[in-house]
Order: sequence, then structure tokens, then C-alpha cells
Amino acid sequence: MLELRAATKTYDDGHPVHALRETSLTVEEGDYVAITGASGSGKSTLLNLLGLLDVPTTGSYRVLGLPAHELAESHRGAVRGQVFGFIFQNFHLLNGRSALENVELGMLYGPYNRRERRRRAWETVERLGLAHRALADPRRMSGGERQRVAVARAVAGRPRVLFCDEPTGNLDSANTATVLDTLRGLNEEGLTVVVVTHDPGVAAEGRRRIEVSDGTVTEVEVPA
Ligand SMILES: Nc1ncnc2c1ncn2[C@@H]1O[C@H](COP(=O)(O)OP(=O)(O)OP(=O)(O)O)[C@@H](O)[C@H]1O
Repeated sequence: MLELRAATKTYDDGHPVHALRETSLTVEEGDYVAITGASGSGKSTLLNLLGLLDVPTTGSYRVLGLPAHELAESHRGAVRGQVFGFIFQNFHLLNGRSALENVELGMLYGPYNRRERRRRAWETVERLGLAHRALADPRRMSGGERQRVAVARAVAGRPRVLFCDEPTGNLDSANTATVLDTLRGLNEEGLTVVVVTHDPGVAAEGRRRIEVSDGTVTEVEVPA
């Protein structure tokens, strides 16, 4: 489904920063991959490449067989909107819009019309136990509720791959459990999940483990 081949990422910060050294990585449909590593090791860089938020400096990247590294940004954006969902640590929800509207907005670049977006948004908000808060402004919600809205927004359009950057970063244990249960359930239904985390408990959810150290990516054996 996702295939990085001999990919590198070098930032120009006055001097070259080798954020990702030559990396080849394949993610299969239905995988649950946890990416761990120290601060500054290159995890976000790897996630940005996999999520088509950035392009490799050298090497290639294929998404569903498409050569993403050769596509125009508009085409990459279309693939991103139709195939991928994202959950970030700081939610990035729009204040002044209801939870439901936030979830609908997450599908704006997908294939669904307005009515279908509304239907899917309701269904997903209910699934995440937020029906009673659907019309609330995120500013008036708890951290755990906001994160569940962010999860709903990312998955309502039924993406093929879900990328998460510290999805439970600021949550207490009960809310962390809700988010992890949701991710596990969606993965069991076939969603491919790629999660960057510092939390060993979150990493343990992955059936594959990728360690990033100083820009070098290594797959670690996970005991069955
Ligand atoms: N836009 C940029 N320009 C220059 N250097 C960058 C840029 N983005 C990241 N870096 C550098 O690339 C390296 C990898 O950064 P990256 O954000 O991928 O690390 P990370 O593992 O996600 O860290 P953290 O866990 O702290 O978020 C770091 O040395 C960082 O300082």
C-alpha cells in the first residue's frame, strides 16, 4: 500500500540536516505500525513523507502503486484527501464550529457530497460516544472529548490509512484507552494505522514496530 524506496530527507538549515538517512519501508494494507524514537530522531519527518505532507529529497515513494514523488502537489493533495486521515497531538480543531462541523470539514477534500458528509459525521460522532456533544464548540469540550472529535474527523471519510502523531499525547488514562480502543477496532475492520508515539503503551498496540534513531530507520521484531 505504501512503499518508500531508498528515500532520504535533507533539510537546508544553512547547512544540510540529514533528518532521514536512506530508508526503504513497505506498509501493507491492514498493518498497525508504531514508530518510536528519541526527540529529533526523525519520526515526524518519516510521518510527513509517508503522509504526503512532504516529499523525499532522493529516492521514491509509491502510494497504492502511484509514484507520489513524481506527482504535482495538487495530485498529491487529492491522494492525501481521498486515501489518508490524520490525527495530530494538538487536535487542530476549528473553534467557533461545532464538533459535527469539524468532522464534516475533514471530508471536504474527499469524494462525498454534503449530505453524505453529514450522514458519515453523525455516524462517527455517535460511534465515539460524542452524540450528546455533537453541537458543542470544541472550546467548551474537555481534552479527551476534543481528541475524540479529532479521531472522528480523521476517520469519518473512511480513509485507507490513518496517520497519528502522538494521538494520546495530552490525555489521561481513560481517554487514552478510548482512543486506543477506537484505533484497534478500526484496524480490525481493515484500516491501516501508522502511529508515532513516545508512549510505550501506545507503541505496544502496533503489530509492527519501527525505531528511528538519528535519521536511521530500523524495524524491530515484535514478539507474537
Ligand atoms: N524544517 C526543518 N528545517 C531544518 N531542520 C529540520 C526541519 N524539520 C526538522 N528538522 C530537523 O530534522 C531532525 C528530525 O526532526 P523530526 O521533527 O523529524 O524529529 P522527531 O523525531 O519527530 O522529534 P520530536 O519527537 O521531538 O517531535 C531534527 O534534527 C530537526 O531539528
